[in-house]
Amino acid sequence: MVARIRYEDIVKAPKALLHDHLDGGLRPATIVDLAAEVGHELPTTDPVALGGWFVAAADSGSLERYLETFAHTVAVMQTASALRRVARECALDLAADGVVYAEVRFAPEQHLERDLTLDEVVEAVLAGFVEGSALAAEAGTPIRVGTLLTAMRHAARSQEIAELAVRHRDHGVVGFDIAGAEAGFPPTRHLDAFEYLQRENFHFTIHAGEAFGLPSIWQAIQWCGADRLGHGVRIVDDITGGPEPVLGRLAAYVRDKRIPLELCPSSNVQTGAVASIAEHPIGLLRDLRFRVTVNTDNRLMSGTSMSREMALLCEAFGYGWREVQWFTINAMKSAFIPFDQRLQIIDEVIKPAYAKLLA
Ligand SMILES: O=c1[nH]cnc2c1ncn2[C@H]1C[C@H](O)[C@@H](CO)O1
Ligand SMILES: [Zn+2]
Repeated sequence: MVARIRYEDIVKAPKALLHDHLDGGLRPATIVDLAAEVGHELPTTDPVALGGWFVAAADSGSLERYLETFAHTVAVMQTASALRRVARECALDLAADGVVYAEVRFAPEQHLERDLTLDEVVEAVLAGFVEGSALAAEAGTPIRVGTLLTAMRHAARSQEIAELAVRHRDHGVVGFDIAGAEAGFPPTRHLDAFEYLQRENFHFTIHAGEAFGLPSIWQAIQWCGADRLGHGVRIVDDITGGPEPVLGRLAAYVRDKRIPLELCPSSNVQTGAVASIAEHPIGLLRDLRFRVTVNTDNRLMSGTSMSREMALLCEAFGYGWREVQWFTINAMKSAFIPFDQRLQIIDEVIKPAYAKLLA
């Protein structure tokens, strides 16, 4: 057991985040403002109560019911100015929490209810991230934000979204993803999109192994060619526990190939994928040296932050700075930006800060 680390020190320590949804991280007060502008009815217009409502409603034990709460965030993200504001605030909030590198994802196809085109949606979000990052640097908390474009797995627009991502690859879009209800919507439905992205030498992650188990992970990796797994927590179903855990062929492949797992502890508890933080397989997966990363998934729906996720793990598993650094470097190594840029953040930002914390 290591000496407990203070929450405010976790906030100050540099962290890297690979799995965070733009439409799952709005400030409650912003939702209230934007809803008033467009006449969208909310469960409550008190920002504090609204924040509580999201956490309680998402705390449902089912991914499908958890996802229903996004109706209220997506509804207020239908204009260029709203998208830009939400992205700007997202960059600022992450930076204030000590996140130095973030990949934030959203599904452009969900923001076409007014009169925006897919390209305009992406341009508004990218502009918001640029603004937010500039303001964060001025505030002394620099952050780099990369964008992932998500296609919804129940819909049929993945090829179009993949092409959109490639079109914006030199302007801040660093990868592609699919999300939404997992059961009944295997990733192989979107094989054309994944094959296209591979031909374009582009990067992608796939939500897999969250609400559904090994077949989904196997398809994501062996059929679709995913670079990373969004969640991937159910890979433990292929590991026999006990004092000497035994890895099945798929688990061994994931570990051997160093395929990053974008684990999201609080989100998993809310959707019922895992019973509690203390029972989260992250402990086992870390002990077995999988390429584990720690993520927020949806800060609004989980009432969380990157620092809070780290703190919960420190509390539950007795982790200290060594483990927080390990998760952070794992995430940075697994980022979709070019290798030299990842290395620069590791060598110039992450390692020097943790060297001080570990001293
Ligand atoms: O954890 C998740 N699993 C599957 N889909 C998700 C998760 N979190 C958010 N989403 C969905 C709802 C959002 O509207 C969409 C794009 O961000 O992605
Ligand atoms: Zn997610």
